[in-house]
Amino acid sequence: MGWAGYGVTGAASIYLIGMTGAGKTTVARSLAAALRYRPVDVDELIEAVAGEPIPAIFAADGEEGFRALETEVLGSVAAFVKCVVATGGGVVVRRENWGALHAGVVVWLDVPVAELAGRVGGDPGRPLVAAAADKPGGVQGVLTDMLTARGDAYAQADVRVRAGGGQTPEEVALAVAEALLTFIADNPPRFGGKDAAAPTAAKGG
Ligand SMILES: Nc1ncnc2c1ncn2[C@@H]1O[C@H](COP(=O)(O)OP(=O)(O)OP(=O)(O)O)[C@@H](O)[C@H]1O
Ligand SMILES: O=C(O)C1=C[C@@H](O)[C@@H](O)[C@H](O)C1
Ligand SMILES: [Mg+2]
Repeated sequence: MGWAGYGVTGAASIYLIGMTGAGKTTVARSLAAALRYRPVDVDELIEAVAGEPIPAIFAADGEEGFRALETEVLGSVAAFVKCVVATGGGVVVRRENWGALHAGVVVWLDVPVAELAGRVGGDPGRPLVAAAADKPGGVQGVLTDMLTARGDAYAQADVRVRAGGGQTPEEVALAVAEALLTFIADNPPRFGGKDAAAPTAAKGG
């Protein structure tokens, strides 16, 4: 792609947030390759740290146990720069996670529920979706409730990218890169653009 190799965010990492199935993992790989950033997947790191897959963590420690691990892993990721970080769908619910997310620029991949349901319905690897089999509204009902509960949190992202409608992951990655360029042009002080405030020398005492 023509934009490969651009350091679009300076040193800052890019954090992809959004509903389960929105394509965070898939798009992070594509975007990282195109930008020559490092791809990082928080769910994969959690599984590596725990030594077991996510459904087993939920089964052993419940959602609370999983969330605690997620916060820990996310916090350690925040130390790194120039990464494209795919987060888990529920990372936005804990207020303390936002300190780590704001180490970089936060992008919401916003995909309609019907499309999400088609992608992740029946997937045993996503315990909250798998549990939908026993609920009256099924997968669409569970995802709709989830979006209602989390929508305000996703909306706190720096950048929102509508990522449904049959776009390929590569097309979504390009849309993210373009949206980032606009966001950074509009927010130069935060990302070291030409109008950024010069660092002030620390005053000795
Ligand atoms: N743009 C796309 N078009 C069609 N299918 C897609 C697209 N992006 C991802 N997918 C598919 O949807 C499924 C979910 O994608 P992915 O695992 O990247 O979602 P996620 O946001 O990381 O979900 P989670 O929060 O559960 O980790 C995968 O099977 C993936 O191949
Ligand atoms: O939406 C969610 O709460 C989740 C999404 C996945 O990425 C995993 O983090 C896990 O399955 C929970
Ligand atoms: Mg994922």
